[in-house]
Amino acid sequence: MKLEPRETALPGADIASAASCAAPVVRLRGVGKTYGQIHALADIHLDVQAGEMLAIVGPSGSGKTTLLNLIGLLDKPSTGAIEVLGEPTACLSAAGYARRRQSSIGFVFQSYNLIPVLDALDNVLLPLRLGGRTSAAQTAQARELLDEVGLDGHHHKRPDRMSGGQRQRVAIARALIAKPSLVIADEPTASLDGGNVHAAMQLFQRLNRTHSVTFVFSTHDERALSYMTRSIRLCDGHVRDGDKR
Ligand SMILES: Nc1ncnc2c1ncn2[C@@H]1O[C@H](COP(=O)(O)OP(=O)(O)OP(=O)(O)O)[C@@H](O)[C@H]1O
Repeated sequence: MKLEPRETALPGADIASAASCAAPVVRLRGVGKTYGQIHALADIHLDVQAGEMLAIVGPSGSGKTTLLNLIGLLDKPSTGAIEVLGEPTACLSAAGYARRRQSSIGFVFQSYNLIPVLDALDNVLLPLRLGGRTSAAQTAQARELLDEVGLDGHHHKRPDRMSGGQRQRVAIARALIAKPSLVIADEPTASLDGGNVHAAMQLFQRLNRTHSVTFVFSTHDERALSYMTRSIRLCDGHVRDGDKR
């Protein structure tokens, strides 16, 4: 794995190194983001390699969510260049950004963003339904994913009948249904208690290996870091030294 300067490899980096010859899943060069007078991010250089589980850590207000939004093509940078799967994004229209997002990137939001009136299966199928009708094969795939994340027997439960950990698992299955190359998870352990933190991270790690999906997380949670292949630390919108746990 090619480490960028100012970053630190973590246990498990061997998994990512095997895939490091290919173009990065995401490449940022000199990326900055300003909101009016606020410089949320400045001069970010980052390659996310296929197979990585990368943590973005840093204090509140350091720019973690802003960086996730740029990596996930939810927002455009003010300066610098972003490539996704080797393709520059600078010239993409809003529709082009959305298409690239839908085809390549899955999201696990902190509040899970499940639709309350839909059961687990229909929540997982939602990203496919937004693009048209779903096939029997896709429904079977959604069922398999729900089983894989430990929700066999819960396919027809609505979110309000599930625990927080179960809701998160539905959100993880939904993030994977369109077979993305990259999944972005914002503070995935923030609402979980101790046992569930490790269960969730073990699940992410298993999916990272079995589905060959690259994960980028933002986290404040030290317990989650041992599952990562790498972390970068943000401070006032700049990448500082890697994590020195
Ligand atoms: N839409 C916005 N408009 C104006 N300022 C913003 C906006 N989004 C973020 N900021 C500012 O950019 C900086 C970085 O915010 P960001 O949310 O990325 O930090 P963070 O590290 O994710 O924080 P937290 O851990 O509290 O979620 C902060 O100063 C924040 O106030």
